[in-house]
Amino acid sequence: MDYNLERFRSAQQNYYQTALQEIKAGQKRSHWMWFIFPQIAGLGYSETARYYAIRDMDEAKAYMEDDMLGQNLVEISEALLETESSDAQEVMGWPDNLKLKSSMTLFALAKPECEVFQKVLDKFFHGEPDQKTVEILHDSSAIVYEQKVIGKRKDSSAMSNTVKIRNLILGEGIPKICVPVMGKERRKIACSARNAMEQGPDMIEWRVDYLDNIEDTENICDILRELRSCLGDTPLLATFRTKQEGGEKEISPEAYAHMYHVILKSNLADAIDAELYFDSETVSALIETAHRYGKKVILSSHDFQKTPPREELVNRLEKMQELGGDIAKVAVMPQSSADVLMLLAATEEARRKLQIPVITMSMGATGAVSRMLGEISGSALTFGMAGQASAPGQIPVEDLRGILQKIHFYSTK
Ligand SMILES: O=C1C[C@@](O)(C(=O)O)C[C@@H](O)[C@@H]1O
Repeated sequence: MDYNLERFRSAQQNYYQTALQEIKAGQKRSHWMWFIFPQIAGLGYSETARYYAIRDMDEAKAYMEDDMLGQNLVEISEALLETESSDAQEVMGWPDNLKLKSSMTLFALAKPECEVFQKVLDKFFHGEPDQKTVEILHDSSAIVYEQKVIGKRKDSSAMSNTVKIRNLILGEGIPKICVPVMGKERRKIACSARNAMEQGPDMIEWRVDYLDNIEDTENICDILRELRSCLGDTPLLATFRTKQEGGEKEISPEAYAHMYHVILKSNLADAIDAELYFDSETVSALIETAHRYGKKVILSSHDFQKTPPREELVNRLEKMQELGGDIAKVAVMPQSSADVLMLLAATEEARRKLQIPVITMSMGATGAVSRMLGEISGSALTFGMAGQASAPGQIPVEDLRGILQKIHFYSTK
């Protein structure tokens, strides 16, 4: 079987020595993770991650049999055993600490007689393997997994366009109602959440970008704990909407990644919103991390000025699915009623073409009707307000619920 190991050999010719020197100096500094510590297919969604993914156990074995690749992996893994720090995040950075764990798990299983890989797991991860890698390898081959996880999305007949978050099923029946809660500080957020919960929403969105100090990660965890106890089993979506897409604050890719990592690690939110057009490496890594934590990702795109053409809207939603999003969302601003109808038509088309749930809305008063028509257009969820709106055109939850129920009643009679 030809596994095209040449892709690793040529990349390593240019980067291996740099990588080794960085590890010897105690810290990874540049970008080479994919082809120096490859991982099994099904974990990474970026183009680069997919290109360098190892297809199955046989490819991992062939990798180890290759003189150059096998020796380099052993050598750099041995260098890891020499680092002073045994904190994987300190040495590799995030999310490469997670990738190191999956790579070492893969090669420890592919070549158990080579003890260095297990030793790296012992030193950095208390000897624990990466569970996702083990699961993937337990299937007869990684290809089967790829077909199950990614490929099946291409086979629309095999999928039902639904996603389950806690006990909520998105993508069937009456569109679900999500209520955003906002506030600059903890007390205001908790108050806003209690108020929202009185309306019996299907989901709560915490708009993290409204928070005064997003660097204070302890505060973020305290707020999440408070929200969790207020929400009971209602799913919690955490969203940082960037200024470019209509949110409250600008944020660097590093801070965005760090904030979401804190949220995912806390295990208190059920899903995160990541913007399709934010830094692509950061977003791919976030999707991967969220999935490792068993959380869902809504990939989103917002245009507060206009409504792009139908084809572009559908393409955007398709791209979100391709990147590994669990749910695809676009919010756009209409300049006319025709724009609203176009958004609805694009939603209907995407709903047919995609294998994940789609959420769309046309904002402002002109677009308000789009927030009620999800059952017809195929939009799985709609944002309703309880008090303060987080975007123009949102309808109070009480009204929204009544309208959604009536539409359901008369369209399924
Ligand atoms: O993405 C969205 C949709 C939204 O912008 C709306 O138009 O309802 C409201 C936001 O809070 C949410 O994150």
